[in-house]
Amino acid sequence: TRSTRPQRMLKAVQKNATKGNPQSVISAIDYFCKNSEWAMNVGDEKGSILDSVVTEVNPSTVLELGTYCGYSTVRIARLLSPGTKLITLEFNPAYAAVARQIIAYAGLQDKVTLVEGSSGEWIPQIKERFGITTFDFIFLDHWKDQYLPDIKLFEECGLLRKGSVLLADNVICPGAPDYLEYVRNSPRYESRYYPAHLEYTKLEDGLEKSVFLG
Ligand SMILES: Cc1ncnc2c1ncn2[C@@H]1O[C@H](/C=C/CNC(=O)c2cc(-c3ccc(F)cc3)cc(O)c2O)[C@@H](O)[C@H]1O
Ligand SMILES: [Mg+2]
Repeated sequence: TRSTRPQRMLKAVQKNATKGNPQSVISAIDYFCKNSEWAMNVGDEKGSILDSVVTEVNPSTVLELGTYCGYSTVRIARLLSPGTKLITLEFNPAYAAVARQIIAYAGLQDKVTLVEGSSGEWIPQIKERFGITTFDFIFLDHWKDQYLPDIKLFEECGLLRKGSVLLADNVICPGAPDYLEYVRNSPRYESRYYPAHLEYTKLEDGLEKSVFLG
């Protein structure tokens, strides 16, 4: 049967990137998406903003919602301090399988815990299963209608502390209007929009950074 787009993306990484070199994996995926097939990775423009926020926060505890093929997982993991691991949640086993291979090709498997399952099911278990009290940094890039229920779940589960940073992709395209309204109007968050473009296109999109105020 015909291969899937994530499988073709993995082949492009294995062909064009250097094993153990995260930057070459990032570049190979961006090249594939610009020249062969568009895919919903955060991309190079928004990815640079992601990099700058991760570097600024220098987090000890990190969560990503929506691994997909692992592009942003690699972008984040390559910037973490030695000994720091990130947890990434992905409920599609086929995507998770590709992501594991892309993360391993980048040599970052020891910095990543990929959990196969849904955020709604796993967020309430994180404290006990991973011994984490709160997250310093959370990247939201899963189904856009899940952003709002999941941020409320973080609050209910006590997973945020004063200063926790949440960064959400696609707040314009495809859009997460209910999430935006919540973080921009809640007195418990300080929010800022980073304008950019939808990955690999000229369409408007951007990232919303929200700091939990406690
Ligand atoms: C509750 C739960 N738990 C665990 N994993 C979960 C989960 N909900 C979804 N996932 C996983 O995360 C990824 C899903 C990502 C959804 N992202 C987008 O839909 C997206 C779309 C575009 C886009 C923009 C313009 C267009 F014309 C077409 C598409 C751009 C993007 O950047 C996107 O992120 C995918 O791997 C899915 O299995
Ligand atoms: Mg996205």
